[in-house]
Amino acid sequence: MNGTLNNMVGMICNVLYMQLNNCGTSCNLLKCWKWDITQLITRQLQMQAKYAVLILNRPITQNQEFITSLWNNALVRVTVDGGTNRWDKFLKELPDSEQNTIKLPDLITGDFDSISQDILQKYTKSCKVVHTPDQNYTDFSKALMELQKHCDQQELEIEDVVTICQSSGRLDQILGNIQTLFLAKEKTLLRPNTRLYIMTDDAVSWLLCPGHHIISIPEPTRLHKRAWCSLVPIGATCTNMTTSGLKWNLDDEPLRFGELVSTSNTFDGSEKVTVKCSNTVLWSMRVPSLTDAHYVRSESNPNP
Ligand SMILES: Nc1ncnc2c1ncn2[C@@H]1O[C@H](COP(=O)(O)OP(=O)(O)OP(=O)(O)O)[C@@H](O)[C@H]1O
Ligand SMILES: Cc1ncc(C[n+]2csc(CCO)c2C)c(N)n1
Repeated sequence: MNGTLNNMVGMICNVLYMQLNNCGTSCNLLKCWKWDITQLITRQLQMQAKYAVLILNRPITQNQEFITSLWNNALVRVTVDGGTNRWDKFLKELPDSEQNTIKLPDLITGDFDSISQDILQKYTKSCKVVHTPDQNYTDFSKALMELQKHCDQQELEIEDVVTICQSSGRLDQILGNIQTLFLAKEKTLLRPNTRLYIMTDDAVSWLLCPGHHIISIPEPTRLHKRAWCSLVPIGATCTNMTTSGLKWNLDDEPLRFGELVSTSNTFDGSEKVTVKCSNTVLWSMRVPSLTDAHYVRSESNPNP
């Protein structure tokens, strides 16, 4: 009896889920997500987007104009521990005339084992500083918790969180950052519908949960000769994956370390990639315009 009741409740929940999330395409039975990062990488569109930007402790290597525009157009700006030193260095390398057009961080967090005392003092005067000493979570994870608190206090609704963090130096930290992507979902560090991205030099990564995903491929990515993308089953086998829009597609196949992991994949020229997956996987793709010196300018003025 209990089993039947549970099944019925499950069916009703699924129907509600479908109605809430049906994206009007082929995904009638699975939760469907549409991903389009164009707003986040195009200066004019950034002004309409509701996002937060987080700077972690790695060199900031993207195009200066891109980073300053992403920063100034954000609803919330956060630097995390040693990320504050990196931000200060980035600012000092800007032309003098630009330095005072850059907004201050809204929030500085961390256990403060990496930020220099000078920088901490400099920003404490004008920014909200939150010390997060807990040694069971990384400063990135704790920064997301503080970001959500800040948004709740200020009644700010953010749809996307863009984390700037080059993948270099320490493999454990890189894996720790992926763990934070999982924690953000599983422990709801952020609101369930908030999208969380990690932006490395010229690539963007995020988690695809079990379900159906439609990923818009930005034009600079599609047109790039050495475009790449990857689908990596982190932590657990993805027992079934089906894709379209890739050079090497999967057809209801398992992805597992020791068997098949889709690295160095690329696109077939389609505007969208679709992914149907039974388990969470890490999606990454090259976005060459993040480091391209001309992209942001040519976006705002087609005839520079
Ligand atoms: N080598 C690295 N590769 C990738 N991410 C990094 C690396 N170093 C630091 N980070 C990220 O920057 C965040 C802030 O770094 P922080 O300045 O606190 O350095 P840390 O003390 O080594 O990091 P944590 O305190 O989180 O262990 C970290 O939580 C992590 O997410
Ligand atoms: C099982 C286990 N492994 C490692 C750490 C250490 N650690 C993990 S996150 C973090 C914070 C760094 O700012 C530290 C020190 C722990 N606590 N528990």
